[in-house]
Amino acid sequence: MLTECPLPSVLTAALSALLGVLTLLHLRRLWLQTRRITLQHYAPGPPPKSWLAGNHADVPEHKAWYAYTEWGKKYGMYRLLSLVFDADLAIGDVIHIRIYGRHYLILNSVVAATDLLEKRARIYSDRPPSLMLDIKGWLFATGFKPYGDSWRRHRRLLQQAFKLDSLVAYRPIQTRKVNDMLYGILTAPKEFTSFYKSVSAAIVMSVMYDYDLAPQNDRYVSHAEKAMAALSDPAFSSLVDIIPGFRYLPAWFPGASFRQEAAKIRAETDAMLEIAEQFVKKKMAEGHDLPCLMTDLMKYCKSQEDYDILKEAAATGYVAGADTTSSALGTFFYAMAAHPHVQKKAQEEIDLVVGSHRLPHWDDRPFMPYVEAVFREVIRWRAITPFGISHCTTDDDVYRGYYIPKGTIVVPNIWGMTRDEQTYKNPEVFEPERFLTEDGQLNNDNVGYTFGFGRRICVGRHLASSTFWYAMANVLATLDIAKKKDAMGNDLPLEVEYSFALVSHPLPFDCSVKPRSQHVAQTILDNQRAAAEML
Ligand code: HEM
Repeated sequence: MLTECPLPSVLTAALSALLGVLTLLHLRRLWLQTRRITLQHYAPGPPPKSWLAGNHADVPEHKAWYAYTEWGKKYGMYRLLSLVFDADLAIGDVIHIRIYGRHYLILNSVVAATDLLEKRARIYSDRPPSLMLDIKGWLFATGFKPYGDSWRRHRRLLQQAFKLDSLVAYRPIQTRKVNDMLYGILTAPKEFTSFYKSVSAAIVMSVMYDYDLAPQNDRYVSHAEKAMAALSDPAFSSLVDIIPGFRYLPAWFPGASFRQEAAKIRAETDAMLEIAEQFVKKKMAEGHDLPCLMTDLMKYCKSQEDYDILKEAAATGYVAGADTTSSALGTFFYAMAAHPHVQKKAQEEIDLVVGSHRLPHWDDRPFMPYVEAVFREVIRWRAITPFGISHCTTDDDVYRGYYIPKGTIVVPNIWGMTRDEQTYKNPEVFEPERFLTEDGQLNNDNVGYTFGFGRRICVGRHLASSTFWYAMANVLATLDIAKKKDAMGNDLPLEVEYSFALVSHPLPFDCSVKPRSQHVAQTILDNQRAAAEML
């Protein structure tokens, strides 16, 4: 007969004791911080509900950006003024909360975000440390790297690849992939979601690795999607970040099941990093000269470290670029189906500038202000990264008289900025005209804040802008998007829900997509045939 082994219970007792000690030490640190907190003058915000957890219970688990925007109205610095003068000044663009001893500063206006994240970039360019992201293998990504040497090297490399002048070189890839998308939608209109979703991913993979994504079930995409589950919590405030000692608990320990989940994600992240690299190495060994960033830069790598930086920065391109641009395209399809008068006006402008013998090209962009206004309104109406990516301070600071301690997590509430009623009247309404002057010219608001701020501003913003604009203009030129109809020919209602991860995108929805004419359908087919012959 088997005797029961006492080891697990001894281990559990020892680990419980260790955990008890770690928790006590942590509580002591929190107590000291809380004492300091009460002596300082922080920005306004909701009063903490508990001594230990602070505002933890105030922050909704999902879509917290709504709550942050509301707090701005409730606790804003102008609140008092608005009560005294009965004026509409209740804007709180700087809000402070505390969660388990961590300070958070929420920035609800472009002015405050620019003042701090750009003008004081020297001390506002770090990222919050996240043990959970580390365990899941995500600290390879440029966007999550601490403000230091490794980040600088990543940034230099990506900036070089995606600066405005470098983009002309990617146009043939963008043209081919956008035509693939139009051809896909033309031949299988019901699948329009999968085609708009894959176009940005296909462009980034081609630019980075000369890797042609499979239309469906691509191995790289499958690993990347699973790895990106790590980013489903935009605040990255897991238990292990609150009590770092939890990191060392074995997965079987009560409350430590997150380790199994984290291990699975890490395996997917590692696989994602490996696949593209192996693809490039194999092709090179076979004697192919791949025209892509990875092979261009590989020849300058002098050490394993150089090579690792290149490999990580290239992989960041996919994770940062694919989902974001496809979210914009998803919102564009939704907005056009829901607002046929906007679609018609944009199509009329394109027809006027481009004519009917060709499709829109980048050089047409400056001559189509209304299409540009649609572009801006799409990225304002449904923020792609509602929280941006949090920054973190590396020194104490004071802003408008408020104390901001070193280590504060600074959250640019981009969603809140898109809802600023001083700038955007009726912000919920989809209205491209808000970006036009009375004589039909574009105003100065290019919604650049959707790409973040300061030294950490999105490195792929020019590529994203040109891919999205080109795809959007070509869809408008060739397809009619509309709501589905019932048997009586009436429009069916269209309400689209959005996901609430770091990148928020429209959940699958249905609409009708048809070619505008037989002539444009033929142009798409001809372009596709010509591209196939060139391969
Ligand atoms: C519409 C599409 C996109 C949007 C809305 C977007 C938005 C953002 C935002 C808000 C940030 C954080 C900035 C900050 O910390 O203040 C960011 C960072 C970043 N983005 Fe984008 N992005 C898009 C497309 C792309 C593309 C296509 C690429 C690359 C191919 C890219 C690469 C990056 C990288 C590498 C970072 C990290 C920068 C750093 O931490 O230094 N993004 N992006």
